[in-house]
Amino acid sequence: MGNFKDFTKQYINGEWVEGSGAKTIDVLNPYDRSTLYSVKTVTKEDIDKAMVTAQAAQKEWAKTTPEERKEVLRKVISYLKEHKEEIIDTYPSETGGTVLSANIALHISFEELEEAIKMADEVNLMKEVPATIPGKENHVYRVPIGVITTITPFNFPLNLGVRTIAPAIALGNAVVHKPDVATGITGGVILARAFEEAGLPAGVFNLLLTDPKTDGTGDYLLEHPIPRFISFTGSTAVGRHIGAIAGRNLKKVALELGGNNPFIVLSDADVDRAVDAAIFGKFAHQGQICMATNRFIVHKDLAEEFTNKFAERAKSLPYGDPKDPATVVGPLINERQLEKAQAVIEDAKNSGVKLALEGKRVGNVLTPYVFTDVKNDSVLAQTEVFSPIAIIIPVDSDEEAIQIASETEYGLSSAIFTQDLERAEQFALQIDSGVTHINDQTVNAQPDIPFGGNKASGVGRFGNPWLVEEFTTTKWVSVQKVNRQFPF
Ligand SMILES: NC(=O)C1=CN([C@@H]2O[C@H](COP(=O)(O)OP(=O)(O)OC[C@H]3O[C@@H](n4cnc5c(N)ncnc54)[C@H](O)[C@@H]3O)[C@@H](O)[C@H]2O)C=CC1
Ligand SMILES: CCCCCC(=O)O
Repeated sequence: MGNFKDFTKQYINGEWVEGSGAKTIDVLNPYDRSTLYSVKTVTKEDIDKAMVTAQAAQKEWAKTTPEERKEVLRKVISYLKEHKEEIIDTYPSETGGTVLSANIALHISFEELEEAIKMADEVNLMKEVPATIPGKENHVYRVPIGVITTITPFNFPLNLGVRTIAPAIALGNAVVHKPDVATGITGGVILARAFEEAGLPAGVFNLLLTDPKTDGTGDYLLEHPIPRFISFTGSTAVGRHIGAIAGRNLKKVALELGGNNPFIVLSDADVDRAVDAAIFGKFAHQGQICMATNRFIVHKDLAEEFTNKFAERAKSLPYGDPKDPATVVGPLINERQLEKAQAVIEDAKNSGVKLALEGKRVGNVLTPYVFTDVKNDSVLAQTEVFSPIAIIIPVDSDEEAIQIASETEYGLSSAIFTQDLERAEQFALQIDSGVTHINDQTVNAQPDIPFGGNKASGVGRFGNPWLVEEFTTTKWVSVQKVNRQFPF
């Protein structure tokens, strides 16, 4: 883990300081539950200091040129490249993600940073708009929004942090960032060190390693009056809570929440090609991805072949120590998530749902489970499992497959396998989700494509240029150049 462990503290106003909270959180290695490091949580005063310094620093940061902001982000890229081996070594120990996941996370982070560099040109611009009042000139400015609070989850902490923080800073804002404290290094310390080494002015980026649910600060971070925007990635339950607080405080939000993503295999699909994609879309990062496939909806004519081939492949996936490059299925992040997954399995088995592959718990790893002949209105099919549990739902027709794909409270990602691309595109537009991939699986990310969910999967879109609209605001300045005559 290199020297990142020396920085498992709060980063406020350009200084690494111990939290002044009464609680200490031990961060555990998800695979062997060894203690990696401990973090002293924050107090309301620590949060306040982060917010006040961010507000002051943002006023100066907003005056920088696009080139100055680009230069910092280029140096962040250089830092991550220089420390790639250290990051790859740290990643499995802290997140339980495999070496493959670590490389995917870094690759996506580089793409997000390159895209954020382009966004730096899109702020502090003035557009003249013809006036309807004689003698008036309209100047419309796009300006930074101010201080943005960013909150991210444990599953892909590095790139999920970068995808919101880098654009926010590129666009002249300041950030107070709270990653999941279980992944404090990959979710925040690495990026804070990169910004520090890149010479980002103190206070523009602040890091809070804490857990508001237990540190005694409650909703202080969310209710704080300084931030104008809360960017949240995490569960739908917490997203609803944050949305309510933001609404009451008239703050903008971006809410990237849960999913129940369907992977549809139509009657004319190439089953082998579908199984290849299905295995990745289900078991990447042991299913702990918001975009992971949650339901396989398969035409009945192909269901037996698909299920048998899928189960056979799932059974042979290497599982175990995420530091072993051969490992595909590593541990779940913690005991709570393991117990949630085991409860889903037990409930499904007790309800008589058929198992095509029975997995097992080996230490803190859950090996793949495959349930089949599942009904879409069952508790199992309506649950975001966020673990290596596959749910196969045979259907009588392609039309039924498309219909039930949207019969979930969520609407994030989806996939359709078929030989008829034109028909698939029409079907894709019928699915109530933010994303549909044809002849690919449900997990894809690209920084210049709108990414986000409908319904219980959230509000807003990541990606350039959608994030520019989210992380900036407008100012109308009119100049009356000729005396205006008024009606009274
Ligand atoms: N749509 C997307 O892009 C993604 C969505 N997710 C979703 O996140 C969930 C899994 O992650 P979890 O950690 O269980 O989610 P979670 O919602 O419990 O936690 C996410 C983050 O919110 C913080 N948090 C929780 N309560 C808070 C409060 N009252 N005030 C301030 N911060 C608070 C947590 O500390 C953590 O940093 C799944 O539902 C998954 O689908 C995960 C990754 C990406
Ligand atoms: C491979 C892409 C990972 C994104 C993490 C997520 O959205 O859950």
